[in-house]
Amino acid sequence: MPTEDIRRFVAQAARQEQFLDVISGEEARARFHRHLDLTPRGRDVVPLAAALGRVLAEDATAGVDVPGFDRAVVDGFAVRADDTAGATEDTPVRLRLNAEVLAAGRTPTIPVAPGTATVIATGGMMPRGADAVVMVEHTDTEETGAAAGETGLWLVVGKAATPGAFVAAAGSDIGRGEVVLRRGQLLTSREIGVLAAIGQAEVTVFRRPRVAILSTGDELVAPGQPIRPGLVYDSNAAILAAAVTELGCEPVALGIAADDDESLDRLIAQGLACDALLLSGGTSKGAGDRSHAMIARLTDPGIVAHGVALKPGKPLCLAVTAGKPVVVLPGFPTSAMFTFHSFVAPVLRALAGLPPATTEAVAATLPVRLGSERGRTEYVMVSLVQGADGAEADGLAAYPLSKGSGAVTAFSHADGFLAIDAQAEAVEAGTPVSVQLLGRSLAPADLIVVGSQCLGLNAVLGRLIADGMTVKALNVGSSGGLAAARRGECDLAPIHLMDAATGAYNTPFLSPGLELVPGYRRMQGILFRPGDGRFAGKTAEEALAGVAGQADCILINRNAGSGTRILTDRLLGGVRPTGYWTQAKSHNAVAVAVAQGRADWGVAISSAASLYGLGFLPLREEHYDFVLPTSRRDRPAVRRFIALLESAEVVQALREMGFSR
Ligand SMILES: Nc1nc2c(c(=O)[nH]1)N[C@H]1C(S)=C(S)[C@@H](COP(=O)(O)OP(=O)(O)OC[C@H]3O[C@@H](n4cnc5c(N)ncnc54)[C@H](O)[C@@H]3O)O[C@H]1N2
Ligand code: MOO
Repeated sequence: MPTEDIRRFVAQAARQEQFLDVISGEEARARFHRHLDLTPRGRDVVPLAAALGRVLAEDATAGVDVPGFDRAVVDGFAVRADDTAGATEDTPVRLRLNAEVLAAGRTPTIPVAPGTATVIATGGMMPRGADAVVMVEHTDTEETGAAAGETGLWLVVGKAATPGAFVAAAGSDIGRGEVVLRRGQLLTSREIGVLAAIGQAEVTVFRRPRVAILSTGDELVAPGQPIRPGLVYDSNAAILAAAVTELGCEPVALGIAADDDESLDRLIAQGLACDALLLSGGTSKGAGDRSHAMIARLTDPGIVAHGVALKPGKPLCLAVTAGKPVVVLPGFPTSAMFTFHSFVAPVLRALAGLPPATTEAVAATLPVRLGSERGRTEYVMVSLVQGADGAEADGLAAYPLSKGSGAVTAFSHADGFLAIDAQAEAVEAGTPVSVQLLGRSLAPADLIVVGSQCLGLNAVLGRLIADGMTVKALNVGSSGGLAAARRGECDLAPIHLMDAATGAYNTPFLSPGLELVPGYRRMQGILFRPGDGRFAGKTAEEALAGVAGQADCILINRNAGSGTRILTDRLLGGVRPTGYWTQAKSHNAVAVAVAQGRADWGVAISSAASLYGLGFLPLREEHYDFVLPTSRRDRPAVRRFIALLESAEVVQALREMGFSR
């Protein structure tokens, strides 16, 4: 790239910070709302069959009673309760049967006179005179000679009926004139059933606001297209389209903006024809820089806020033009989702006619220390697990899902989030916190697994889930899992910790109240690109001896404290090859670095090598076991897990993945 271009890029990036005039979230929201018309965008009349997910624009008032008549709720006989007084199996009462059968849908013609009864089916209309139904199970019939106009049939009633027994009164479900659903109600299958029951074939709903969604960034690739290193799949567009739909709006996908002004101009114009326009990414560079420039041209009033003192969400840009919201969300998926839910969703709800969302918070304890950046209110996604019995704050522990703003999984794994004050530098472990729930109900899982994750473990958990059990698995590494087990926060903590002094795995780390469920072994070895003569065809020892002095043979190391790092250090015995200080946090990260040529070798498990088509020189087996708080041993899901682990099917599946039992 010519120096001139680099100079221009650096200058442009420096300018970015300047146009960010960072304000508080409340101030940004207030400015945004000041210019918006937060009322629904018109109405549609739709057939009931097309009403799912729409928002009711008018109260629905019942024009009929439901049920519309007194009806029997069992198969049996319509009687006068008085006539059955004192009836028992030993002293039954005899009633003359009327010459009529009241199937559902029939209008009765013969009143039930004293001493008589009429056959009636479930759903049948109660005849005049009758005030109760006797179940067929409590009766018998007898036949005598029939007089004129009679059936000659007698009902023998073996049980007394109380007035109103097995009769549903007219209007007992819905009364005529009753408002059954209110304006602003989101229509689900349940509400649609109510509308059908009052005979409504059409419904007046709010017009669905059309929300245009545009992703910007040269690195974005639509899902389904081939990808190469350096590019990412466009996840924001899919997330936003789904989130917009969940809010009763209609997403209009504009795709990924190409980096020329003309097509960007066209797409933005297309977006402005909708009720709202959402862009994501590039509030600073490349095509995004152009999109910001285009948004900056909007008037009436145009941009109202660019930069909020929130994390995630700092580069959020809010604009309004002629009453239409135009928002540029940060590109990082967690930032985009977070700012969408806190700034955009309330506006879309209003445009869609939905009432403000109700939020629910629960008290929990933070099990680990959390550092925070001063100056911005920081929101941290957390996963909640039930702590040890008798623990404080409802016994919930809030595990931070600290994957950073760039993660796409934080939201889907999170139960809620907590806020850290802009002035705080950290929140200490053990601090009580309030967790804002993300809406989903907090169903306790049958099995809570906190620790190191592994493909083999996933396979076992998958079978448990297929058996109908619910599992919550948090990836916090071996040491984090061990600490969680000590605090009694999990059923199982998968760990692979090597004792540096003895080389023994896992057992040395147990403390009173904890036991070890033997897991499986994973072969660790040296990963390299196939065909690399420095490794191919050699033993691990030969390869290590060879690369030790080669400055251009780069190692990708593991993070301090990991079992693999301890193993690597033991192997190197004090030698510090190039790359020693570069640390990857997982087996996969080591494999990717080698596969993409950022490093030439690293130590990881064999399954990572096969996943990325790399060469592998075996070193030694690592033990991957499960720490179990003894108090949780008898929980059904724990027992099932242990049984599964020992089953031939799982042993076979693990072997196929390169693990041994
Ligand atoms: N020097 C500074 N750098 C950054 C700052 C800062 O204050 N100083 N702020 C950081 C913050 S905070 C955020 S958030 C990000 C936001 O950047 P942009 O909104 O300009 O977004 P991009 O640079 O385009 O992308 C960031 C990241 O997200 C990926 N991305 C973008 N769009 C999508 C999409 N549709 N689907 C999936 N992923 C997407 C993109 O590839 C980048 O990896 O900036 C920090 N930098
Ligand atoms: O929005 Mo950014 O997340 O603050 O990283």
